Amino acid sequence: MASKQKALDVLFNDPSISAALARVNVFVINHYSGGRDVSASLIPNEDFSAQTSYDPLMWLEYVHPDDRAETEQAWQAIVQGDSDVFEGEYRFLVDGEYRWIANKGTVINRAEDGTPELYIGADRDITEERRLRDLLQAEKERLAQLVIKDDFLNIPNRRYLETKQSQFFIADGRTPIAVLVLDIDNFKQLNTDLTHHGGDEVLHTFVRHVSTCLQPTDILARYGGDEFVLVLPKATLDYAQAKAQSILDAVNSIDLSAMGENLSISVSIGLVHGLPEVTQDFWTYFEEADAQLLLAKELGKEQIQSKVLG
Ligand SMILES: Nc1nc2c(ncn2[C@@H]2O[C@H](COP(=O)(O)OP(=O)(O)OP(=O)(O)O)[C@@H](O)[C@H]2O)c(=O)[nH]1
Repeated sequence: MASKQKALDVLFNDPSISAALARVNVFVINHYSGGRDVSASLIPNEDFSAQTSYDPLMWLEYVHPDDRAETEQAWQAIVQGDSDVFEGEYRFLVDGEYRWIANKGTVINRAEDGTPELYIGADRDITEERRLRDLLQAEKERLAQLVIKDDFLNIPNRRYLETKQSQFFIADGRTPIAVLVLDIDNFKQLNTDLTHHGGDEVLHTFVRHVSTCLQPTDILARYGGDEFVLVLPKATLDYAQAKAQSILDAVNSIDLSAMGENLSISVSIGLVHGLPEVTQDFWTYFEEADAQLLLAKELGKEQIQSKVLG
């Protein structure tokens, strides 16, 4: 104990040792009776350093109010002897501005009543690191959105259907769903009449008109080319059939006369409705709806073919 105290006296009385430790972000809290000190560290600002006595909870006043409760809880565990190791990330007021600090430390020695006498820790300014981490996270989220979106038509794409089906396909045998596959009729011919660029414009117009028939919970995705999938989570059969009819009508009402003479557009729709079982997945429904679409095409296009899955 005496030699420990002596070592601490050297540490606190020799500013070069304390400063050297501070250079590698290490600080020491000496709480032995008679020596209530905190060695130099990155944390203390001028105001903090001017404190003449050491209060083990005082530094928490410098922690950002939003981070304080969590930080205080972790620090109280140290003070009360529930834990010897402290670890936290929080914003700390340093010379008038909040900086993000990562702080980790451990109690080296406790008094008989359990209060910490000697604590050694390391703190590090991670403001820039956090900024870069947040930027990276935002960029990751942006890329994740891009991957599941058709950036030409600005609606979800096939990958969305593949990766997000757990969000809309509930296979518990009692939650209804309708899956519709929509395909523009004779689009190849429209492309020929209007050029590929004109065909692109028609695709945009098609999506705009279909979208006027949708509720926020309806999911319209581009499967590829001129084929689209419409998922109606929790829809009744009546709702799904009425929706399909309204889309058929909305597409029929598209006026292409400004683009050329005798041009018209229609859509064929395959519709499947049911209560998915655990043995089924979204693609079970998609394939059935696609088969219904094929039937609609074979029967003359511009129509809806439906099937209820048992
Ligand atoms: N303009 C344009 N055309 C596309 C795009 N993607 C696919 N296509 C074309 O869309 C056409 C799709 O034709 P199909 O669906 O196979 O045939 P269809 O003429 O629509 O005939 P049915 O489906 O039987 O009514 C093809 O000619 C593709 O080249 C796109 O992004 N823009």
